[in-house]
Amino acid sequence: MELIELKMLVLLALVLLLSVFICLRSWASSRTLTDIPGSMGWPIIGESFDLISAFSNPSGVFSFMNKRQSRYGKVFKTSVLGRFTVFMTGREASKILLSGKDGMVSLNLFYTGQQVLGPTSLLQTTGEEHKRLRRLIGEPLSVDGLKKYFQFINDLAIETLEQWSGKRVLVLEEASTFTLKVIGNMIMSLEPSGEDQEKFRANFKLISSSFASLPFKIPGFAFHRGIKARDRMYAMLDSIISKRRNHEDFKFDFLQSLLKKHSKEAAVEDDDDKLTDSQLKDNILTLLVAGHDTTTAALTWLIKFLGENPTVLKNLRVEHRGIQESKNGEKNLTWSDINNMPYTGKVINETLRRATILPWFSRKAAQDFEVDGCNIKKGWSVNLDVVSIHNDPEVFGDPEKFDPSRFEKPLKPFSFLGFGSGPRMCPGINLAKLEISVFIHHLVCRYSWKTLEKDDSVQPTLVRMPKNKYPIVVEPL
Ligand code: HEM
Repeated sequence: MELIELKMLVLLALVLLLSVFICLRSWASSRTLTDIPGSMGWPIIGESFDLISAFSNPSGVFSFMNKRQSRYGKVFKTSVLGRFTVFMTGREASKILLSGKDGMVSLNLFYTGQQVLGPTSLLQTTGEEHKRLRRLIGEPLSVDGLKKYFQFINDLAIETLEQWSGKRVLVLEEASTFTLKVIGNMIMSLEPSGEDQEKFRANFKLISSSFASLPFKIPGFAFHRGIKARDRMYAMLDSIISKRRNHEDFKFDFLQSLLKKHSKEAAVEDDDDKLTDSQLKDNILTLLVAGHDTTTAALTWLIKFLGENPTVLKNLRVEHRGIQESKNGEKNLTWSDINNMPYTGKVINETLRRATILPWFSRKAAQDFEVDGCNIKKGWSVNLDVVSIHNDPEVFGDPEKFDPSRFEKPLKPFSFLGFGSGPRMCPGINLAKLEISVFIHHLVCRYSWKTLEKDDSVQPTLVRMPKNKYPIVVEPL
C-alpha cells in the first residue's frame, strides 16, 4: 500500500473516532439540558452551519441570535462547533457572567487554545492566581507604563502610512503588520524589521491559525504546526531571558519589568511577584494572541467605518487638526496630546459596538445558578451573546447607524462591552487605544483614501474581520 493511502486511511479512522466521541459526549450532555428552550439541530453538526453562515454576512451572528431569541427568549440552548452550549443575553446575564461574583463561572477555551497557550496562561487561571497574574501584567500595561512605547508607536505609524501613500493597500494586512510590530517591540524590544521580526511573524501566524483548528497533533495539521511554532517562539524567549539574566542585554520593556521582579536581587517580600519561566512565556504568548487580532480588527473596522461615514471623518479631522493648530502648527504628536482626543475615544467605542469583534464571551458554569428564570447547571458551557447587547434598540437607538455621539452620555453598566467588564475586562485596553489613536491621528491629518470594493462580508473567524481585508487606495492630502 502506498504511503499516501496509508495516511488517508489513518486520517479517516481518526475522523471517524472523533465523530463517535463527539456524538457520545454530546448525547450525554444534551440530556441534562432539557429544561432550557432551544434546538440542538442535526446530530454531531448541530446548528453549526447556521451559525457559520450567519457569521459571514454583514450583520454577523446577530441574525442567528435574533431568530432564536424571538422564538425561545433571552436564554436558549444550541449545539455549535462540537459543543452543547447555552447562549444568554441582556444586562442580568452580563452581570452574572462577567462580574465573577462568588466564582460563578470560569473562562471556557477550546482544547486547541488550552494546549497552545499552556496551563499557566491568564486565560486558564481562576480566583487568586488569576488576580495575581492580572496585577503583574496590568502594571506595565497601565497608562503610565505605556508612556515609554509612545515614540516607537508614533514613528512606526508615520513610517507605515508613508509606505501606503499613492498605493493600493489591504488595510487588514497592514494593520496586522503594524500591531504585531508594536506588541513585539513592547514585549521584548523586537526591531520592526529584520530576520528576528520575520521569524516572530511567521511563528505567530501559525500559532494564531491553530486556535480554531481540528485538534490533531499530527504532521500536516494546523494544530501540529501551531504547537511547533509555539515551541520555536518559546525557544526564542528562552534565549532572550537567558541573555537578560546574564546581563548580556538590558532593555526597558515588558519582559524586563517582569524579570526584574523575578530576579535574585528582588526582596524576599516580593515573592508573590515572582513568575516562573513557564508563567512568563505562557502569559507573553497570551498577550500576543489576545491583543493582536483584536487590535488589528478594530483598526481595520474603524478605517472602514470612517470611509463610509464622511461626517464622522470630518469631525475627527477637526479634532486632530485642532491638536496640531493648538501647537502653532507643530506637527509632532506628543504623549500629552493623547489625552486630548475625546471624539476619537467615542469613535473607537462606536467601532467596537458596531463591529462587535468578539461577538460572544465563553464561560463554563462553576456552580449552579439561575438567569432569567432558567436553571444553569455546574459544568455547562455558557456564552454571553454580546452582539445582541450592542444592538439593543432601547440603549442604542437605530443600532445599524454608525454614530459616535451615542457615547456622549454615560451608559448603564453592562450595556457596552467592547473591552468586556469585571475581573476579565481587557488588560490591553490602554495599549489598544493608544495604537489606534496615534495611527488615526496621522491617517486623518495627512491622507485621504478611497474604498476599492463594496463588500460587507465578514470572515468566519472567532474575531470578526472584513472578508475582503478592506482594499483602499491612499493619497496624500
Ligand atoms: C481593540 C482591541 C481589543 C479589544 C476589542 C479587546 C477586547 C477584549 C475583551 C472583550 C475581553 C474580555 C473577553 C471576555 O470577557 O471573555 C478581552 C480580554 C483580554 N484581552 Fe483584550 N482586547 C483588545 C486588545 C488587547 C490587547 C492589545 C491586549 C494585550 C496587550 C489584550 C489582552 C487581553 C487579555 C490577556 C484578555 C484576557 C483577560 C483575562 O482573562 O483576565 N487585549 N479583550
